Amino acid sequence: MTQQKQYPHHIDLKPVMHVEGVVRLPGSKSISNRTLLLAALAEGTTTIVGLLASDDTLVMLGALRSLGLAWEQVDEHTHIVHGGGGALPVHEADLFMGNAGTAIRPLTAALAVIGGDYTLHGVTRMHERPIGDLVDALNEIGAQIEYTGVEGFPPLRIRRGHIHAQRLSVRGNVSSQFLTALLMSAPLMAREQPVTIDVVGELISKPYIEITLNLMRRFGVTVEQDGWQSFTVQPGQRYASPGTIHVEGDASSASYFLAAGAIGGGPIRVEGVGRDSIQGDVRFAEALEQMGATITRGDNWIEARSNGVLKAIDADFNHIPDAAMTIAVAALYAEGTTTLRNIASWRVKETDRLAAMATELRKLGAIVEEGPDYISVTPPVGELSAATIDTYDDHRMAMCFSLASLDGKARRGNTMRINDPKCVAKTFPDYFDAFAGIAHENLI
Ligand SMILES: O=C(O)C1=C[C@@H](OP(=O)(O)O)[C@@H](O)[C@H](O)C1
Ligand SMILES: C=C(OP(=O)(O)O)C(=O)O
Repeated sequence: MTQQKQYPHHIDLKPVMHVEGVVRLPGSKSISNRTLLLAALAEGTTTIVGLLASDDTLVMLGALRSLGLAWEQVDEHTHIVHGGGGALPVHEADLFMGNAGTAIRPLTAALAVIGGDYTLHGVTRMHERPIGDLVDALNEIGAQIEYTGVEGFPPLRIRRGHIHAQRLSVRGNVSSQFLTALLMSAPLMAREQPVTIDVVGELISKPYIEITLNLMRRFGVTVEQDGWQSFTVQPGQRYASPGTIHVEGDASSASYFLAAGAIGGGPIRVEGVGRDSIQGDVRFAEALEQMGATITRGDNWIEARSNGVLKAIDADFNHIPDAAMTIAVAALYAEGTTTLRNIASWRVKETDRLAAMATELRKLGAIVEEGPDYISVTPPVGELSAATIDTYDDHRMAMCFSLASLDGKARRGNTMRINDPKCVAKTFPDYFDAFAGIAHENLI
């Protein structure tokens, strides 16, 4: 493959005949941004090792600094956060949140509960991503949050309210990040009485709630859980620094390399996540196994290799919505029609991912059916068409479509162009270097 860094507008990928190698993963976005906020809310100083360096963590770090919460980077891998013990030194701030859901949603709850005069805004797409369920839940318990643009969406203005929370409810079917945000702020509300959060309706993306609860526990707060329906925080619990937190490698980022191993030979080993990961997206490897790949797991690594032609699958991907995009592209190399179900949340992420995925897969010659909450992909007979893939300012569109340059067991990829590859900066700024590191041209 060639990587044309001098062309910021596109990258051309030649057919990749074989993939093999080891990839050290960047830090998990979900763990990084949660850890930063919890460390900032905690008492004491937290050392964070392996924080993700990307647009999404930069906006969180920038917001913490604007709020007067001190942190410093001491070397390439280590950050130190000086916790504010639940207080915010700066009472008025204008915060740019980029397109980071893991920054704007938890911060909205924390700022509304602690109180002050804050505005939160982001890129254009952030202003199209819903936040109404979270704002409703907070305003119902006395927060003062207003929309300064379109109702239900950022930008937001937060003023000091009078929080009286004992029981609050939030809808769970648009984004699990709303529940995550309320959970992380619940200890700040539960000063004298317990606080219970009820989930109204279905809760999507459940494994992300497990990440939230796991990290809260490490910062000294336990949450009583009644299934996925209600969550209670007993009073008097305060966040306290655990000392040091090691951030796992990003399991969603792992999906591209594991799929590459499953399609293009392998073995590919990703390092930084393993069988004990707290990230739900490690279950992506199970989907590859169902498609016929061979997966091996260690404490801190996962390895994938191909084992003949992949088989199509028909499965529910609600638990791994991000990594599921990688399956939609891997489906180009599977025999039969692959169907991904229960992924309506794709419509409200970095772009409308159901529409974007369908449009771009069709450019490669696939037959695609797109429904309100599902997509099915039938690969073309013979080679994939040469195509220019648009990425819609969505890092995952750029990363998962790089796989369409692979030579699978059944067919050869064609030279393809990926427009605006730099959008990977949201979670994986060096993605195309890492991909170049495992991609080998004709080895035969
Ligand atoms: O809490 C998190 O860290 C995330 C939750 C998921 O969002 P939804 O709950 O909106 O599906 C996921 O897509 C996102 O990338 C990260
Ligand atoms: C949906 C995603 O991001 P966010 O954390 O902004 O919701 C994603 O990374 O795929």
